[in-house]
Amino acid sequence: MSEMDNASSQPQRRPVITAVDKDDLVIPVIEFGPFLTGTPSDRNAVAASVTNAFKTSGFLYLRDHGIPFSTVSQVFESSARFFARPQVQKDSLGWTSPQSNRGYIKTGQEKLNLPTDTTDKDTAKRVTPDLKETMEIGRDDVDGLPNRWPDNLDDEGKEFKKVMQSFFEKCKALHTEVMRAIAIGMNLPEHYFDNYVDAGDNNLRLLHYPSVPKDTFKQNPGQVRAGEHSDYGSITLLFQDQRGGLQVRSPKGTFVDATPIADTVVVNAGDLLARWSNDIIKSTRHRVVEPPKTVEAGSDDGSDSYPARYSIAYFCNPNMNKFIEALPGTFEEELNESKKYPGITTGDYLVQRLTATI
Ligand SMILES: O=C(O)CCC(=O)C(=O)O
Ligand SMILES: [Fe+2]
Repeated sequence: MSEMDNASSQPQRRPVITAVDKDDLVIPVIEFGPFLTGTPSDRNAVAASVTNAFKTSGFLYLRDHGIPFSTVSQVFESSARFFARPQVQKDSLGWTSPQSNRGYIKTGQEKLNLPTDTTDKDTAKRVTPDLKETMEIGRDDVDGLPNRWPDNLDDEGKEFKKVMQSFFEKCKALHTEVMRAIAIGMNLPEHYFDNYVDAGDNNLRLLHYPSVPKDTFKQNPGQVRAGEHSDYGSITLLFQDQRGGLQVRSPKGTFVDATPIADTVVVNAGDLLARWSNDIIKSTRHRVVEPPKTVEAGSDDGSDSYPARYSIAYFCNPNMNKFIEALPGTFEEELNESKKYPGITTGDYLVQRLTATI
């Protein structure tokens, strides 16, 4: 990590630490506390740094983000216990449709960078499936779209539901705050996005990348843990363990390690936010590959397998029924063609995107 003083070029920004600085990809670590509890001038400074990161790399790490470390640890533990359940139990809670997007997805069911040709989809899933299983949790009060809770299985299932419901709300609140920072940074009223995101139409995805023989990657150079993709919604809050393997695409086209930093959350912009900002904000492609060859990551310890990796992605979206079109200030008012995309509702956009990967 290196110190980078942005103050000389942008007087309103604070000094920031960089998590990643390689091949023209710069990802800062930003202290979010001063935005949550600081003075108006603190808030403006943080908002400027956050928005600058979204406009350049599309990625940032937030520290002091208001979700306690103990809460995040509890969610990781609950997630690991869930994935350790017998396969039949997990299968009984299976994901059913893009409209619902709730439930368990087993290894091989989703491949994030599928070819668009449908005949190739199944072959690609069979040959190099994403080596992961996930549990998708949505807003808990939508008629006809129930979450697939394991609460009828046992007490641990009941506990899982409580832990995840509470975490869902904390992440929802952080989404609102980050959108306020973006509003300020884009010269919009601070609360501009509040009623675009208040429904909490978000998706909490628990991810488990099982332990895998190192040979799997040697034998098949195309093998990854999660294929290259961009996220779909407004922003993603990504909590990762210390295993490593997350990589972000640089402007040079290389993939650069986004090394885990304890007690931070990686935040990246999704495609719908990029579209909403008329491409001023970047939605950057990323993937998960075999862990980097460092002793700290526990991957070069002489064993034949890489350890399991767990992560938690909270995909934030505007409310499903909101119509998303270029934000004020991102296009020339008199020139309709300077809007790059037609408007679309969040719901239509997401169902389109999910249908393409499953
Ligand atoms: O597991 C990770 O670190 C990243 C997962 C991810 O990018 C996704 O599910 O969209
Ligand atoms: Fe992603």
